[in-house]
Amino acid sequence: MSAPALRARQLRVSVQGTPILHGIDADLPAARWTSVVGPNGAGKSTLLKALAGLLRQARVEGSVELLGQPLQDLPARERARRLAWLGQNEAAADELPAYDIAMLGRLPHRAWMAPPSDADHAAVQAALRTTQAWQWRARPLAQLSGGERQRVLLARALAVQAPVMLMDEPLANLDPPHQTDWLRTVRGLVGQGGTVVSVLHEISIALQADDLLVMAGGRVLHHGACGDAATHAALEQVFEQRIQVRQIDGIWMALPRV
Ligand SMILES: Nc1ncnc2c1ncn2[C@@H]1O[C@H](COP(=O)(O)OP(=O)(O)OP(=O)(O)O)[C@@H](O)[C@H]1O
Repeated sequence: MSAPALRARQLRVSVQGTPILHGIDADLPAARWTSVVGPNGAGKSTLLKALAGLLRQARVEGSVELLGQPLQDLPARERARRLAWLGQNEAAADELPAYDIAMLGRLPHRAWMAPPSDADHAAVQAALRTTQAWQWRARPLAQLSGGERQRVLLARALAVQAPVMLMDEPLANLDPPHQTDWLRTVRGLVGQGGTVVSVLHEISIALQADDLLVMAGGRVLHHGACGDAATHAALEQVFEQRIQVRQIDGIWMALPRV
């Protein structure tokens, strides 16, 4: 297995005295897609934010390494080049046109006050086309539907062209064809050597990843390949045997146990 893109050691997070993550050790391998799954409140979003260094109001102990370097040693700009972020229900400047929103993803690459370069415009166009948001590039974010907005925010993250991409519930509001497109995009990124970590509630999509990190109660319950029987057992356990993992047409799926 390749060296980890992200390494967490004894990661503990508490907010206002309440412990949320209880000493997480995890190596998230490079050039692979890892899905983080678990019940509501398991600590998935908190883990993702801690890995991205985005927890400002929380007490964070332990260490995170990004591409072999301690996260806290990396200057903010360098961190932003290495790690792209798509948050859950993310606030954005709603009055800006979609194109300008996607261009925000290029900020880590641009000199202070410099206009966007040809490379910046090319990256933004490619990202908006990938998420099929190019046609609304002139429309303010506020005028877009939930799914259209999500595709613009995904384009902003893609435009960073970072080697590591963290996404919290990236499929929110996306219809099934665009969920499939997202899956293809992720596979493409990983095929080119990128690393993707996604928090997903759509377990059948999460099972298409390379690896699954199963969380419960602020701890990692299981971390293994998506095709492993032990991973499927951990999934069924963490969701109280209310789902069952089955293979249909060669694809692992989570079905409700009714
Ligand atoms: N700022 C905060 N203050 C207090 N408690 C918090 C805060 N943020 C998160 N928590 C608590 O930490 C726990 C983990 O939250 P987190 O958002 O990481 O869970 P999650 O697994 O992503 O959940 P979901 O699937 O519902 O999105 C939850 O019980 C939540 O209520």
